[in-house]
Amino acid sequence: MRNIGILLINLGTPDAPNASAVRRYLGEFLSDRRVVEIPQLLWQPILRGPILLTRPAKSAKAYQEVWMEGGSPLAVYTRETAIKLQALVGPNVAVDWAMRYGNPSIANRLDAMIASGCERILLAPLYPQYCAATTATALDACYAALAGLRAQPAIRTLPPYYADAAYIEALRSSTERQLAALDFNPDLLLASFHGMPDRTRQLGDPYYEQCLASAKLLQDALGREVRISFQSRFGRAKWLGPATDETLRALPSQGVKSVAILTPGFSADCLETLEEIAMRGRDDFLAAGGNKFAHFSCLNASTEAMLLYRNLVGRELAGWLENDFVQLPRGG
Ligand SMILES: C=CC1=C(C)c2cc3[nH]c(cc4nc(cc5[nH]c(cc1n2)c(C)c5CCC(=O)O)C(CCC(=O)O)=C4C)c(C)c3C=C
Ligand SMILES: [Fe+2]
Ligand SMILES: [Fe+2]
Repeated sequence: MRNIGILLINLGTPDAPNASAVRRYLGEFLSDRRVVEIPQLLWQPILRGPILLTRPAKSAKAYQEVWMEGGSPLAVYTRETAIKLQALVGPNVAVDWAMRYGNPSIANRLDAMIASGCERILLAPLYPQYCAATTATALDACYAALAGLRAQPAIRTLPPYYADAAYIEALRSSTERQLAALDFNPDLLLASFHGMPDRTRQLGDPYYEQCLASAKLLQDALGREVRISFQSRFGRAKWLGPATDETLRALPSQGVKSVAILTPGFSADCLETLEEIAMRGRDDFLAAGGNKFAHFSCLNASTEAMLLYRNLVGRELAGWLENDFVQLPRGG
């Protein structure tokens, strides 16, 4: 029996690229108090009113542009990552995947893992940089699912890996591979991370500093400048800056005529990388006078990514894998 499990967790995505599926998904996502930190009494009327009346149709069109044969890119790549990791860790460890919002749900996959005999589970949110709106809420959902159980499994959680040598090496190798495949050497490498309201940083969220640290380490590993920006602004509050869209529009007038943009905070390509960056970002940059634009794929389930995840889970499972019955020496 396989009594150890690894649950890979990603953000979540609609089940289909249509307005009703997007409305269900956004309703769940944007009702999360870890994501929108406005009192619910004020926020729910805005969400249930203007936002869920207008945004789903617009977003559904964007999802249609990037939808793949196997479904939403985020789900396709997360599933592929789980399948490849299963092959790497071998038959004694069960690997599964779940989404914080939508399907497959965390509660459903944790139930299945426990029912199949897992007594020890590594929860692995696939976010290199810690953010309460992503990492913490994913783990909250796991703990909520476990809260109703009499016999709980032992739990470990994957720490943020923003400065882990294996993560930086995966990014370096993936970036160099994709640079070598271009027919131009970009004037600039721009690392675009998902944005957050600026206020969350003042409240103590370490996300911003961890993004800066990852970009600096990647810059050192590549030996060339990596500039940073933040994308996907939502709502009217001040967000982390500089904004990716404004940066792309400003670069040509600053003499940067060719750019390659990478998205190292996203473990898998998704709407925010494939539509917002690779399509709208390209249009913005070229319309502002840029000549050449490249968007680099996320780590997804690449060879670099699988090396990284094997490394991370190998470390986190230490002591569980080797032997179950270690006798600890008595103190004194
Ligand atoms: C208040 C709003 C949002 C916060 C805060 C936020 C943080 C955050 N999000 C990601 C990763 C992803 N976000 C994605 C989509 C997405 N994000 C928001 C809003 C906030 N995100 C919205 C409304 C959407 C939906 C798309 C749209 O309608 O524009 C995705 C992609 C999902 C997909 O289906 O492909 C990812 C991934 C991070 C890492 C983060 C904080 C650091
Ligand atoms: Fe987001
Ligand atoms: Fe977006």
